[in-house]
Amino acid sequence: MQNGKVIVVFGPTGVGKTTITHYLNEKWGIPQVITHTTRAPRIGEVNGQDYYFESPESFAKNHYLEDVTYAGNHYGSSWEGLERAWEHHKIASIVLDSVGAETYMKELGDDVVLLYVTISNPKILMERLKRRGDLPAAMAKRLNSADFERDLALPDALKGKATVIKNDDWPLTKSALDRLVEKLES
Ligand SMILES: Nc1ncnc2c1ncn2[C@@H]1O[C@H](COP(=O)(O)OP(=O)(O)OP(=O)(O)O)[C@@H](O)[C@H]1O
Ligand SMILES: Nc1nc2c(ncn2[C@@H]2O[C@H](COP(=O)(O)O)[C@@H](O)[C@H]2O)c(=O)[nH]1
Repeated sequence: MQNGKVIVVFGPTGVGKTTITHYLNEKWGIPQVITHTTRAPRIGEVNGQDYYFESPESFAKNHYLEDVTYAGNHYGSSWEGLERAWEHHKIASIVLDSVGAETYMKELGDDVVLLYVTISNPKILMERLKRRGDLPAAMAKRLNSADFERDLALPDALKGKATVIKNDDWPLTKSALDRLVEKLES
């Protein structure tokens, strides 16, 4: 099958990556690639829709394009997931950490559109996680992790290659996303 494009959305926890992929789907019909994880579902998350939720044993049986450990849990994405999304639309989106974003860049080259999401004041991230309903222990573990620190900055290897969106203000973010998709579709 012919490759399409994949918008790789990455950035620190709570910055709005998932919110962005939901918007891209609702406004533009862009399907999200569903990835696999061993973390427990959050309230409202649905297996097969938000993630494929796995046990450590079932996670290890899959074949991944890339996989990482983030704040103590395993995450991985597959070629099959990407191809399934491209069957529906020539552009797909996926939410990854910055290590995954670098791997996608190496594996897929020009088919990847890197979208780094950031925020002016990282202290607001904790408020967003609280409002999302994250449990205090899980939130503290995540915000104290080296993975969180790393994703607060765009990796040097991706500088100049990624579109950067500051998700401080949702209406402004939506406009920036619309401009990005209009450019990709033209
Ligand atoms: N611009 C914004 N202003 C205020 N709240 C926002 C904004 N964007 C997203 N949010 C809210 O912030 C919370 C975290 O958003 P989201 O789950 O999309 O983040 P994420 O980057 O996917 O996080 P994680 O990496 O932890 O999964 C959600 O409750 C979401 O509704
Ligand atoms: N490299 C990958 N990163 C992934 C994948 N699926 C999700 N993620 C990233 O992990 C963290 C934590 O996610 P959360 O849903 O528990 O908050 C976040 O940065 C995601 O972007 C994947 O398959 N590969």
